[in-house]
Amino acid sequence: MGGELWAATAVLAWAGLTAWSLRPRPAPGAIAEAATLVVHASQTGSAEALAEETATALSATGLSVQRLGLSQLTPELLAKAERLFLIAATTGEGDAPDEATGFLRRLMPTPPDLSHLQVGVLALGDSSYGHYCGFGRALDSWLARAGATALFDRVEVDRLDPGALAHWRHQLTAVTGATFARETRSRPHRPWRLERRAHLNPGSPGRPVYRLRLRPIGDMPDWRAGDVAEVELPEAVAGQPGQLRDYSIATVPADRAMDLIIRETVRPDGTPGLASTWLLDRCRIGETVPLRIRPNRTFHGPDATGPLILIGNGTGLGGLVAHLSERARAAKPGPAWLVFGERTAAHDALLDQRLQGWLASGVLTRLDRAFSRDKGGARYVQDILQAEADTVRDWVERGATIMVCGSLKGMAPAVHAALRDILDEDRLLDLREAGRYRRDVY
Ligand SMILES: Cc1cc2nc3c(=O)[nH]c(=O)nc-3n(C[C@H](O)[C@H](O)[C@H](O)COP(=O)(O)O)c2cc1C
Repeated sequence: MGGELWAATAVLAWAGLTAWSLRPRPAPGAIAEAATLVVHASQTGSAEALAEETATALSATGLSVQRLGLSQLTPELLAKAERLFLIAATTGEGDAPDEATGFLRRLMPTPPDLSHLQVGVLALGDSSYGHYCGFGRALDSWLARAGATALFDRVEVDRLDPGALAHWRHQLTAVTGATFARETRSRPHRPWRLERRAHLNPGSPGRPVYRLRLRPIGDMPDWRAGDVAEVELPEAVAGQPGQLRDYSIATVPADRAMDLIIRETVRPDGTPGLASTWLLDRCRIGETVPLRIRPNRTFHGPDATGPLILIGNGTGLGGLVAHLSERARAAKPGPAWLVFGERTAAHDALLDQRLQGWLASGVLTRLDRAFSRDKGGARYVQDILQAEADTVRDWVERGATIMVCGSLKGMAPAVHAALRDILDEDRLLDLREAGRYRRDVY
């Protein structure tokens, strides 16, 4: 963040602080219900975790705080609230997270009068994308158009930069007096031992994919299918402390191990990716990997008895098989259909043994794979969906949830377009809003 912006922010923070301290502070308990709203729009859980931290810290000051997802925000709640802290991630290419769909449809087009409301916005993003913090910025201008008063300048956070997050906490402290417990500043990483590393696609025309098996030192922590492992790179590898990399977790705690499916990456300048080089090459078996688990609610599965369509490609298979593993433990798992895409049947049928086992036991009802480099022409997951359009509609009619995991470029937009064709735009929006169309794409 540039010095100029810091300076501007400091002035605004001061203005905000002054405005705040001039307002009569009601005694705790006398505050109107949910005078303070802490609202998140999260795709992979970071914004939600920060909202939880924020709500906890504000509640501890005696404020009456309600934490909710953006789509649960109603004009009535906004009318009654005195202040709003909004924490919003950006996904896709400058898009709103899926959990914001209801808000986008109902409130975004016509801002209500919010001239009574004081607001603070935290925008999470990644500056390597074209539309940096696009959705947080859009919300910020929506609030301004609605007449809301900014308590401080919007705080933008690039790849969860600890300095920018400290700035957000500092602003909150300045305007509310909230304090942040040390442990909430950064949930600690725990050491996990690298137990095994298996090359999953020898001979593939694509870059190597590995399955890493990790075990915690100490107790097995709890997590759910869909959650994310944040690996902290050693300073010696990353050149600076606190560099994190996210990976979908491919197992559930009942598997007694954490598997991550990781592909060797190459940076745009042709040099190997830091994290994948470390995890796939340098880190020796038996060494420890600092890791913490981030709950990723938007990619948790539906009730295990409901039908499930899993769609993905490449390492996205990791995020999908965790759901099958979770269902394998359910008393009566509902039908599950996996549609998976890779390059060649001979070398890229990743985790085939496991998938065949689940087919045999009935955890997986149906498996369709599309290979793009096999003889007979390129075939992709969207082609399977189109060819099976009636089946897709039938599963959705019977209540199926659709979960997509894998490439943001290519696969996710093509799958989205195919589903829109098959189900129509409105139906797909309804599913997205109802949590029956969930995506974890990267
Ligand atoms: C698939 C994907 C697309 C993203 N697109 C953007 C983007 O267009 N602009 C941006 O600033 N950040 C983008 N990001 C970065 C996220 O906003 C950032 O990682 C944020 O911390 C995620 O918060 P969440 O875990 O609450 O979803 C993207 C991240 C992912 C995984």
